[in-house]
Amino acid sequence: MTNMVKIDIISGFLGAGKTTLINKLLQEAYIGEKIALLENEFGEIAIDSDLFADYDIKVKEIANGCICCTLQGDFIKGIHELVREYAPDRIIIEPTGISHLKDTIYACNEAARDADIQLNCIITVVDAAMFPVFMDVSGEFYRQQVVDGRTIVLSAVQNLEENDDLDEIISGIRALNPTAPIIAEPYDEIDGLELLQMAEESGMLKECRHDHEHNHDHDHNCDGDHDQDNNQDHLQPRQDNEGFRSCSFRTDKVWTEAEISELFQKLTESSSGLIFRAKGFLNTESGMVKVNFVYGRGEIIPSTYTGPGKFVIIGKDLAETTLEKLFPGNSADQKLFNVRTIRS
Ligand SMILES: Nc1nc2c(ncn2[C@@H]2O[C@H](COP(=O)(O)OP(=O)(O)OP(=O)(O)O)[C@@H](O)[C@H]2O)c(=O)[nH]1
Repeated sequence: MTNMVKIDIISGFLGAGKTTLINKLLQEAYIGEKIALLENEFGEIAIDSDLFADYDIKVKEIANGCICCTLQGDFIKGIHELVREYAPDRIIIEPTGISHLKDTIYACNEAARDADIQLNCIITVVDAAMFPVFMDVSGEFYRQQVVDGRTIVLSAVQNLEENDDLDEIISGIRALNPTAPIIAEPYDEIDGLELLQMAEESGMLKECRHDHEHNHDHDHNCDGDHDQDNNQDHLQPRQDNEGFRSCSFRTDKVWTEAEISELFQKLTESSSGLIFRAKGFLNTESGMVKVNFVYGRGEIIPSTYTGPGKFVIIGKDLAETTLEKLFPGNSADQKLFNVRTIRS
């Protein structure tokens, strides 16, 4: 009998810390396993898959949309291809931050009809400090990701300010999801293997809470027990990304640190739109850097990435013309400069 391929879903809102957690699990928990990673990104330029170039794993990306609407077919096909061509022990799935977790679960169960795979962990990563803010400003799928997670992992706990109350944050999460274990240790202080084992234990629970009210017009179980109407409903493209848009840029400009800080400042200004997430690789005098921006918080990290500069901005009411001006293209090769907005 063939061994079942385990599927670990690492979900969470934009910038929650999914990629950071996957890195930790690769280094501390998935040792010795043959791992495949399925990356689903909302913007039309993929960024995250380049972050895993140093690992001996198979990375497949599904960009320019999300699993929960137009890409279910691509996603299911992607899982089947990984199983058939790579035969991994485990597939890690990182859905876009603006997707409905239950739809990713549904798509996995659909994929399981024709492949020896089994859902193993369903983790939702929640940035501890941002929880109260994002509950207010982000949208329904933020709440639903917390509701549907089988394990909640709090990220950036060490970044909490003195006046942030961790107990209050945990109670807020508990109110949405009364049963999932909540792991609230700073990433540095918890062993990845221990974290995985906890997530696997709660992932194994058959009980599934998909009977709550939500803004889909259907209910379903985790076990793939869907009637025909529900299938129809899910497999139709849905226009429900709640007004989120993305702009993607390629630029070969050489940036100074001061210019990147200025970029962060511009991304924070309301004249640019409501920007939740921006990320990319930019060239600087001292080499490529990975640039992370999460709702006003910016970070620059040296990177071994060697491709062209690229940058994705995700938010609502994006002022495209203003944003376009922040990414001057190289006049020697205008083709590298590219701006698009996708339809959600
Ligand atoms: N210090 C610290 N920083 C974190 C932690 N988790 C995430 N971050 C930072 O938050 C930013 C976003 O982290 P990612 O892991 O890229 O988040 P993501 O959920 O994959 O983001 P998307 O690309 O939007 O899917 C980065 O600047 C990280 O360094 C954490 O536990 N501790």
